[in-house]
Amino acid sequence: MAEEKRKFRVEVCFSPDEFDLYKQEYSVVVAIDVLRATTAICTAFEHGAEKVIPVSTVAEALVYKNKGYMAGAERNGKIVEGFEFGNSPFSYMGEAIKGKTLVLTTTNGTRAINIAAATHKVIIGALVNLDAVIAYLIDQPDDVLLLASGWQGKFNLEDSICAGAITEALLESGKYMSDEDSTIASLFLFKEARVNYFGFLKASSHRRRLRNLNLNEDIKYCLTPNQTRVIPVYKDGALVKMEL
Ligand SMILES: O=C(O)[C@H](CS(=O)(=O)O)OP(=O)(O)O
Repeated sequence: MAEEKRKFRVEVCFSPDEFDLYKQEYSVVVAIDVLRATTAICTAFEHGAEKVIPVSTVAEALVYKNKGYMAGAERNGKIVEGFEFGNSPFSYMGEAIKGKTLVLTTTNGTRAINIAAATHKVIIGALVNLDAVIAYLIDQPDDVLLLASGWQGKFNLEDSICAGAITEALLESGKYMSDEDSTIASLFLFKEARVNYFGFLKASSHRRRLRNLNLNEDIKYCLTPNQTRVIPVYKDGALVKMEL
């Protein structure tokens, strides 16, 4: 009798601060920061960036900047003084980006990427590359942890919804299973939000924070799914475009 194939596991971790609790059980991590780091990173690759080096501190970004790298730094939604750009996906479009190695530090997203990349294979997920990430994970199934970047260690809605969207498709593929509460919760949130992410997230803390900084256009862009097929992957200290 043919041996039944095992199903792979998918689980959601709601904050990088909880990563240690989950990491033993998974081989691949999808780092998600819809507002706005992972959206900006996908956008940079869509516009021809060669590499993105995610660094956790402004001091590290400054070292690269002083060496002549294009470096972006953002804290609490604002561009850090001394840098020309921060976290807006609109800064990562156009000719200036083509062929460049960029350096980026952000409040939540680059921190989550670096925490996971210290021990795991990391790919970058956002709503803008949602279907590409789903297709990759279905094609190359593995035990996968969806890591929400959250906000300063706390839960956030938009990353959890994105994780729910990925989870639903993976479970429907028949190749994955999950009976974890975090996964079920993200699925519930996604099912509520899917008809109108923008409306659903109206009251969210992150959206409110960015709206107060007049970043409504950024929010709309970040919440518009499937604008690229690019999947950035962490390799030797930098994110590069995955060759499929
Ligand atoms: O600029 C962003 O989108 C956020 C800043 S904050 O957390 O809303 O203050 O940073 P990110 O690392 O992209 O979550």
